[in-house]
Amino acid sequence: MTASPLESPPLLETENLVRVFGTGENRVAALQGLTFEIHQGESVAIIGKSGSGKSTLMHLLALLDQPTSGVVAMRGQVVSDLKPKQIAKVRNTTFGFVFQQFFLNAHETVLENATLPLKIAKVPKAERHRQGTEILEMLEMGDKLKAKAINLSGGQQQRVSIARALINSPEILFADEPTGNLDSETSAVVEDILFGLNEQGQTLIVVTHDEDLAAKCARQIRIQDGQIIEDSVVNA
Ligand SMILES: Nc1ncnc2c1ncn2[C@@H]1O[C@H](COP(=O)(O)OP(=O)(O)OP(=O)(O)O)[C@@H](O)[C@H]1O
Repeated sequence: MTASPLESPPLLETENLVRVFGTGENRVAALQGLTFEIHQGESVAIIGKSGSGKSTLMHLLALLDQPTSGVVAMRGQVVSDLKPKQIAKVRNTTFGFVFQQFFLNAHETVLENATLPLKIAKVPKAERHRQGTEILEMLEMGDKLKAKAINLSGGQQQRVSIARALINSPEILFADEPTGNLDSETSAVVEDILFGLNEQGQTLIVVTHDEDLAAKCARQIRIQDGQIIEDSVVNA
């Protein structure tokens, strides 16, 4: 894709993105031609009812799946032009993920859980601990470094999963129903963390069916039956 010489290309862009599952009578056109751009520093809610195509879109944007047709590009680089190894590298260094179900290792410590991506990247232990402690302190989990994940509250577990998502300094933080398992008070704490990060420049893409959470994002992309029915900037 091309950008004007004066502008850097968007962080992420899609052109006529289509994803079809199955064939014959089992055929489902989950995404039916989506075109949009996401720029660095935005907070974007991808919102829609169950089955509208949100997760399918997130998987394509996060390079976890490939479109049936159409294009995903990162900073102007068409993703389908990359080799699988390059895609894996981009994914591991560019994205952080926060999910509704936390996905922590219950019997490992807070520090071990938060620094798992560094372990996978073969960062030495002392450096892992230094970086993990720094990020966990930022998220007010500094007094729980050695606690087992299983002994944490839901809000604390989500903060550990946010630490793990941030540990590689990702360009884009994807949050898929990040407060779906939390009570309203704890949700507010987690939202404050996510939007605080966005205010500091972190690009944030939130996938949700929660209108209140979506309204806290500066931009809402609303999906229905695999199509964008609204793309609006509300809080700018
Ligand atoms: N692997 C798959 N195989 C077949 N159909 C699929 C697959 N993944 C998704 N679909 C279908 O594609 C459509 C969109 O699903 P998707 O999971 O993207 O929706 P969603 O908006 O994320 O829903 P939810 O909020 O319930 O997670 C649905 O009709 C779904 O059944």
